[in-house]
Amino acid sequence: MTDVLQQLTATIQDRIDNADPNSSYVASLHAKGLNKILEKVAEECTETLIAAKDAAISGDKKDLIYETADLWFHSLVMLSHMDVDSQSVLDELARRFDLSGIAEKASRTQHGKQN
Ligand SMILES: N=c1c2ncn([C@@H]3O[C@H](COP(=O)(O)OP(=O)(O)OP(=O)(O)O)[C@@H](O)[C@H]3O)c2ncn1[C@@H]1O[C@H](COP(=O)(O)O)[C@@H](O)[C@H]1O
Repeated sequence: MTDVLQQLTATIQDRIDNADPNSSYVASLHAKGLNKILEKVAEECTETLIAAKDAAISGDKKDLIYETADLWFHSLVMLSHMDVDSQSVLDELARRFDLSGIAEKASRTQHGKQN
């Protein structure tokens, strides 16, 4: 699975570095800047939530998969625009493998963080 994320990350970085905004969607988003990219992430997030609600009613999960792909893709564009390697996110998820979410939340509270 991570091969796909790594390959897509490499493609996105290549488009940011080398592509013409007139012929590359990624280059066009990068050229429009962070606000436009964040607008797209928010839009895709909303569409994913609606697809999940619809799937819960209809049982058809096709749109949920499609919208989640859009959300992940635009999140990768955001990370690349911010010079964050998606591998760092995978590393953070891997770091959490042996950590229960409930234990992690308790340790946050212990350290005075309430988020
Ligand atoms: N995975 C994707 C991908 N997923 C979604 N999209 C685009 O994301 C956009 C989604 O926006 P919307 O659905 O909101 O459509 P829209 O209304 O046209 O968008 P706006 O006008 O509102 O910006 C569409 O243009 C999709 O084509 C993607 N565009 C590119 N990729 C990957 O990125 C690579 C590089 O793409 P280019 O930069 O275009 O060469 C491609 O080879 C793919 O692997």
